[in-house]
Amino acid sequence: MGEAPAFIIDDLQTGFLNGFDLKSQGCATATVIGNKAYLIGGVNDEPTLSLGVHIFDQTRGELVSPLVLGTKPTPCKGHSAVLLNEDRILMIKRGSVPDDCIWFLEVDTQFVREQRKILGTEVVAWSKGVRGNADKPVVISGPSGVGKGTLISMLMKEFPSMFGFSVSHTTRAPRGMEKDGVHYHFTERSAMEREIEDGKFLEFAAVHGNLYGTSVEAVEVVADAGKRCILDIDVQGARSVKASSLDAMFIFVCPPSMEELEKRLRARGTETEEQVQKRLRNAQTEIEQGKSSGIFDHILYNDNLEECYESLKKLLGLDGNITTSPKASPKGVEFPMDLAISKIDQKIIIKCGSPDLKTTSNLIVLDLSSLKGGAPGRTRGLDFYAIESFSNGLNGFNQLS
Ligand SMILES: Nc1nc2c(ncn2[C@@H]2O[C@H](COP(=O)(O)OP(=O)(O)O)[C@@H](O)[C@H]2O)c(=O)[nH]1
Ligand SMILES: Nc1ncnc2c1ncn2[C@@H]1O[C@H](COP(=O)(O)OP(=O)(O)O)[C@@H](O)[C@H]1O
Repeated sequence: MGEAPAFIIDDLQTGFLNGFDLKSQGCATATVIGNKAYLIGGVNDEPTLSLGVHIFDQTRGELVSPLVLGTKPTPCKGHSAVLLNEDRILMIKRGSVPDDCIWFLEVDTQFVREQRKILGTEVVAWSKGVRGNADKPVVISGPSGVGKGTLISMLMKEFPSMFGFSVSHTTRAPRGMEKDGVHYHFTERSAMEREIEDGKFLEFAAVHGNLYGTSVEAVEVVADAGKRCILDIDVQGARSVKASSLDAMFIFVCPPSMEELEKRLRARGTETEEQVQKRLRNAQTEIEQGKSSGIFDHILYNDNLEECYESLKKLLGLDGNITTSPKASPKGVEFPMDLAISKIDQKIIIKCGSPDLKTTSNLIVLDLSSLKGGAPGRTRGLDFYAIESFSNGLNGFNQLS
């Protein structure tokens, strides 16, 4: 809380254009929603400006610093802000690099409202905008020793360019062959708890006495690479993902019998007797929950490994003609410092170059009609089109490559 900087009061007094491409002074923008003005940027540490967020509550005459969740955009030389659906602000970075040009500041989306309730304070959340869509992630659960890791390794080996593994965080110690950052991010409990509080995790759970969790970033980097993400998580984690905004496919792997599960766990030889006992005790409950909770779309029985693997491939649509190259991961657009912006329905028209709209220059159309996802992850489904020259009118759309 604090006193509003002079320019904010000036802007509030002159009135805003209902949130659309609001006045910017220096490199700050202010977007009004109801009785609140959301101020982005304005902290001048030349040559770039950090993108801090403040809220000016007009009714109370107070300036509030909200809790800002999500990965924050890096500082930039300037930006434009456009209000969308009264719940998020589109930010276009000026002078940006192609994959870092569009961001969304969510101010009243479902995620933000939930977090506001949980945290009991004013909350906003950043979400980076990216082009294109990712295939549905695949969540694989099942008791310890059932063969999840084996099945996932087979899939990644046969289709290396198609699938990517979500590398979880865990507080358990690494096993002999496990590498940090590849099998897990091995971490201290206090560090992981801090990151959970900072909203960096999609889900987390205590399993067999240790903390495990999927960071938002672990899933997003796989999708950014144009690959389908595979998550190996327990039933509690699967339940949390099911309740989240992540649209995923859920598969539960069952052992043929408890005796066989015990045999596999012991044959693996990675746990102490005490740990094996704990995993076996938990297995019964996990199997019951896996079969009856309504979380899972498919149940696989891992009796014969090859047969189970074939069934898994079938579920993933990998039993026909398959193209194994990853989807191109489309880049954004590089915006210059000079921009003029207007909005028509779900399209943002961005004029790059001279601010004088009568001259010939490049127009870019940012189509927002197919947005998906959002905080705490990326906002996907952005589409850009270029119009070569303003003199061509709006008929000459060329899709950017
Ligand atoms: N909720 C959740 N569970 C996880 C995560 N990563 C791994 N697990 C689960 O934690 C349990 C123990 O995993 P691990 O220690 O590797 O032992 P393993 O299952 O015997 O190979 C398994 O049920 C995993 O599916 C995660 O990020 N979140
Ligand atoms: N269908 C199967 N038949 C026999 N052994 C199996 C089968 N599937 C996996 N295994 C073995 O069982 C052990 C546990 O498998 P793993 O993939 O580590 O399980 P999880 O990741 O579910 O804990 C490993 O030694 C693995 O080689």
